[in-house]
Amino acid sequence: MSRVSQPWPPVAVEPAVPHPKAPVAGTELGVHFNECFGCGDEADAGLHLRSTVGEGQVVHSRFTVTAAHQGAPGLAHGGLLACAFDEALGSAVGNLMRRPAVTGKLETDFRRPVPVGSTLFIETRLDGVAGRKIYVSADGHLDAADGPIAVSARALFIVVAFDHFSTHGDPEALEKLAAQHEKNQREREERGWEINP
Ligand SMILES: CCCCCCCC/C=C\CCCCCCCC(=O)SCCNC(=O)CCNC(=O)[C@H](O)C(C)(C)COP(=O)(O)OP(=O)(O)OC[C@H]1O[C@@H](n2cnc3c(N)ncnc32)[C@H](O)[C@@H]1OP(=O)(O)O
Repeated sequence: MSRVSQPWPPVAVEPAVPHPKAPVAGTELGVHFNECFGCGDEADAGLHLRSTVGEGQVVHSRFTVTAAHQGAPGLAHGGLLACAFDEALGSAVGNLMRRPAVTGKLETDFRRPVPVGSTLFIETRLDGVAGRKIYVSADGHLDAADGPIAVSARALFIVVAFDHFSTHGDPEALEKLAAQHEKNQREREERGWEINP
């Protein structure tokens, strides 16, 4: 069976231009919501994914596979790997574009097994924008930033109004998320002062 996928992005796009206030290269992105399964500190069995802004329109994320993430014995569950990519791709969209967006479509190619104890180094890039549609893709390298690619993903995020989250989600949790976002911003600014007094 051929592994050749459809052209990407699948429609004509404009370049994805990061927001003028997007965090600069080298910035460690904080947890966006403590209870998030992808990155939250309070999600015990979660992925605890951590991300740093790279050069260009790139975000680097890391995630270590634990026994809580198994499908087959000793191997990461494929759906869980897809979750890690949803988080990494969403983090790149949210932090670089600074627009509220949700995953509309997520496609994954599983190329190598990912054992418990290994770390995936996920490199996400912004591929383009067409109206409310933001196209992103990522490669997950096994155990090193230049390790073999174990999983690749492509996704379409759709920009939504903020009331998407208050209408369909939990308004109280949304307040926590906003507070966390402000805390992250403050901490970054404080770190910025230390570097550039
Ligand atoms: C100041 C800001 C600061 C921000 C700072 C942020 C810091 C940190 C940030 C962030 C970290 C976040 C990390 C989290 C990562 C995880 C993310 C998730 O898991 S999200 C949960 C899973 N996804 C859902 O629950 C969506 C459920 N679906 C929906 O709600 C709707 O279907 C929605 C909103 C996606 C679209 O509905 P409609 O009614 O608004 O719009 P329609 O017209 O249907 O679609 C718009 C365009 O998109 C295309 N489209 C939509 N879905 C498509 C699909 N599946 N495939 C292809 N095209 C699709 C349509 O064909 C249309 O295209 P045409 O404009 O006509 O060209």
